[in-house]
Amino acid sequence: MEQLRAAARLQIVLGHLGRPSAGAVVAHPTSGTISSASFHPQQFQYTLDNNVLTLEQRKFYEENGFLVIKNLVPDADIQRFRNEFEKICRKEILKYVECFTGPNIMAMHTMLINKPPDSGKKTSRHPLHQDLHYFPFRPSDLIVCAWTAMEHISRNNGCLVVLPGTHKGSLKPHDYPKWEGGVNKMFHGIQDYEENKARVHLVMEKGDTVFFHPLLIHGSGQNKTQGFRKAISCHFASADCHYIDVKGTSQENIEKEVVGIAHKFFGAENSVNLKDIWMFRARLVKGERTNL
Ligand SMILES: O=C(O)CCC(=O)C(=O)O
Ligand SMILES: [Fe+2]
Repeated sequence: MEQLRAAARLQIVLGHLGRPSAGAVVAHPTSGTISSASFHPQQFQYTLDNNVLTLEQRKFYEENGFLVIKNLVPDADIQRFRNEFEKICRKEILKYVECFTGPNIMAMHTMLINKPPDSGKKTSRHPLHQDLHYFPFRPSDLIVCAWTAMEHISRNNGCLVVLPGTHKGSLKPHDYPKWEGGVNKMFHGIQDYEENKARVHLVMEKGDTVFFHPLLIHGSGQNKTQGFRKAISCHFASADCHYIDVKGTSQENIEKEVVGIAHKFFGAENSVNLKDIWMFRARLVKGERTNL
């Protein structure tokens, strides 16, 4: 954790160094008026040649380090985003989340799931799994997933499939499924579940939301349509949960994989563990950040 923060700090510090100072400039941010002398293309250092910016805009950015583009996002989009944002602020969904987590609520993991049309190799399936496999925090009963359909979702475009009652069991070992067509990175599945246990396919309409326990065994089927099937999911946990060390447990394999990715993409040091990564990602959405 400290290393991640230190690396971020270092980047910020380095970002301020090593570039020549532009000196004092009297500039108007939106008109592009600059007070400096002429530029030659070979002097461009901070902008790239790709025909999007006008010469004036490039010059302005080169000189001042910022550039305002008027009306870049259309009014209608801004209005939509504002409405959504205000809905989030009204915490409409959280009143349900609180029924499972209690009043101190952390958003641990948020996704817009864009399930692609199947390539014909059945790789758009999500193997049966328990989400707790990915989480180094407990108790599991204070964690819940909210999964919202963004369109009509049925067996045709790969709806969720759940094994009712399995939340009463324990966390099972997970690994990559042995699928012939290939597997998706980090999509681990349960290796030995009862094949003949009843499955329920959750057919949902746009806006329907299912809340489910992190031990509930679930997955999703092939997307047999040409469209990208969309859903929003967020895993919430009580801020009163605590982190656990997954070393020596069945979760060790996912820790290794996640830490490996953090190392590759962010250069995080080997001493970073699954807990550090979750602590960094977690966001308080209601109440107090007591633990997580
Ligand atoms: O939306 C899906 O296909 C299932 C997603 C899921 O179970 C997960 O991301 O853990
Ligand atoms: Fe899941």
